[in-house]
Amino acid sequence: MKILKDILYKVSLNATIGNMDREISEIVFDSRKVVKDSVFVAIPGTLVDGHGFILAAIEKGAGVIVCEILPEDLHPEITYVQVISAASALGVMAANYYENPSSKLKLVAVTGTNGKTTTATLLYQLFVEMGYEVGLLSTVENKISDEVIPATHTTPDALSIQALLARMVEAGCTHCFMEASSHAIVQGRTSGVQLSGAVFTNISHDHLDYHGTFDEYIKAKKKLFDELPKDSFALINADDKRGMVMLQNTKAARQTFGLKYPADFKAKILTNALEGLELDINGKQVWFRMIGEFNAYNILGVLGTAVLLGEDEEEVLMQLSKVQGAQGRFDKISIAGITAIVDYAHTPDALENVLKTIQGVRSGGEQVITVVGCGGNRDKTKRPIMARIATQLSDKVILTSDNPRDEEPMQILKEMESGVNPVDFKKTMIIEDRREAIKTAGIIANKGDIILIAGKGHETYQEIKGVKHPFDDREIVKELITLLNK
Ligand SMILES: CC(=O)N[C@H]1[C@@H](OP(=O)(O)OP(=O)(O)OC[C@H]2O[C@@H](n3ccc(=O)[nH]c3=O)[C@H](O)[C@@H]2O)O[C@H](CO)[C@@H](O)[C@@H]1O[C@H](C)C(=O)N[C@@H](C)C(=O)N[C@H](CCC(=O)O)C(=O)O
Ligand SMILES: Nc1ncnc2c1ncn2[C@@H]1O[C@H](COP(=O)(O)OP(=O)(O)OP(=O)(O)O)[C@@H](O)[C@H]1O
Ligand SMILES: N[C@H](CCC[C@H](N)C(=O)O)C(=O)O
Ligand SMILES: [Mg+2]
Repeated sequence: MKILKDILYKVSLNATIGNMDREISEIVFDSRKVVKDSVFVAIPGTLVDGHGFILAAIEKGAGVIVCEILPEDLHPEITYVQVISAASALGVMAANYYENPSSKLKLVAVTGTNGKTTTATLLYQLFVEMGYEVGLLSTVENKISDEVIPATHTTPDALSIQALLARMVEAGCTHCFMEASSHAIVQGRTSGVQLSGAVFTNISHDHLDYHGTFDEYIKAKKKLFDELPKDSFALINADDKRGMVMLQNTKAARQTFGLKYPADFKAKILTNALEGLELDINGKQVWFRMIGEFNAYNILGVLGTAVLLGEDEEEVLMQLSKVQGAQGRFDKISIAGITAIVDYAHTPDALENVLKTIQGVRSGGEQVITVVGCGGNRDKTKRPIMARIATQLSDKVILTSDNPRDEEPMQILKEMESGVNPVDFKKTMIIEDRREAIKTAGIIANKGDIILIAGKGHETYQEIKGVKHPFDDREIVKELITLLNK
């Protein structure tokens, strides 16, 4: 059992009513999960306001209510804690409840539109290679050393973050690398973590449905850097137009990486091939398994982070050249002379980068066939842009479904099609069923051709109207190309 006033340490309080020395069992922010003597934190959400569930929480046995607005009718046996921001309070309370696990290991957060999973996973793999026990919080999976804990979000909720960090500390982890999504930063999911550093990969078009404007999206990312402590580092991509903005108000040590502009961690691309990347870093020539210029940036972010955490650059480069990166990112599957590439590119910038990389490494006469869709219940404005990019940079394009969620799949596809230039209509097909779309790409491909299957990467489901149907691009591509027996 914990004492309420201890878990409120460092929480910005407005008012308290009732016994602050009472024992509490758990902290919850969903009334449906309330247990006896728990603390219910009422959070104003995106869909509903948690304040509307205060009574339900009390009826289920909550002993303490943490809220921004006090209810009119107060129960004499309940303790009420009024805070400025319930979401931020949740993070700080969770950190206190789990005895501040992030102060017991080196925790680095990675933010940016693209490259978070890749960077965090490379860091995890690198530090494992270097002999450490490491934790990872990522879109693909959460890890405590070798143990895999399935991920539901890119960044877990504030309570889960602290619970996972506590388990990492218990398992002897000395480092943890985590993704910080813009949703998570705005929602205060990261508010209780003590960071040793943060990395900014890049920012481009995404999530405007949630943030409203690009400026708000930039502000969300910047908040992570604004809140870094003095003894940490802020490592940013100097070649990204918004990189320096991230550093404007930070107290952390400012560090940069890049390929073009002057930077603390710099590289030159010597070879960019389907086999990997050869980089010149401080006069050392090193091969890496990752492909494409964008991965040169990810590698530099990883190198910079490791060096800033006190690792030796030579050793880092040696170990980094061995690692593979995250699954579902530029996964090559070669079957019967056709190269299929499964990639999680689900933003305009990522799609453009991957297609430009493919164009850059192709040997000549082969066709590039792209299969791509856009998610439902997500930023609609990226749909026509992604379809235009796909058609401009491919020989044939099949527009298809990618987690339509609650939307009509054909409506999403029409919105995508509206971005295609009329001259590109003849190379564009619409096939709503993703399995059929991949199959068709297999049928029209000839030996030597490259098929890019974009948007889902590691995902193992297709979400349609609230149901997640098993679906894995990598499995389907293997099945179908074998079936076609080319
Ligand atoms: C839009 C969004 O991000 N919503 C997230 C947010 O939920 P919310 O606060 O909006 O929830 P809400 O339904 O409005 O409810 C408000 C409050 O009332 C409570 N409630 C609700 C019902 C009830 O009966 N009782 C009750 O107490 C809820 O627990 C909540 O505390 O906080 C929840 C807990 O952390 C998240 O699970 C939820 O993620 C939803 C499911 C989601 O799909 N999020 C995606 C968009 C997301 O976060 N994606 C990013 C990655 C994006 C990227 O960078 O690519 C991620 O980090 O995964
Ligand atoms: N540094 C980068 N710059 C631009 N594009 C990138 C970069 N790294 C990866 N990509 C592209 O973006 C896709 C997604 O990469 P990754 O999963 O690492 O990003 P993410 O930021 O974790 O995405 P999410 O927001 O969904 O968690 C990759 O499959 C690749 O196509
Ligand atoms: N983290 C991203 C993932 C998008 C992946 C794509 N397959 C989709 O479902 O839109 C999001 O939640 O917007
Ligand atoms: Mg990710």
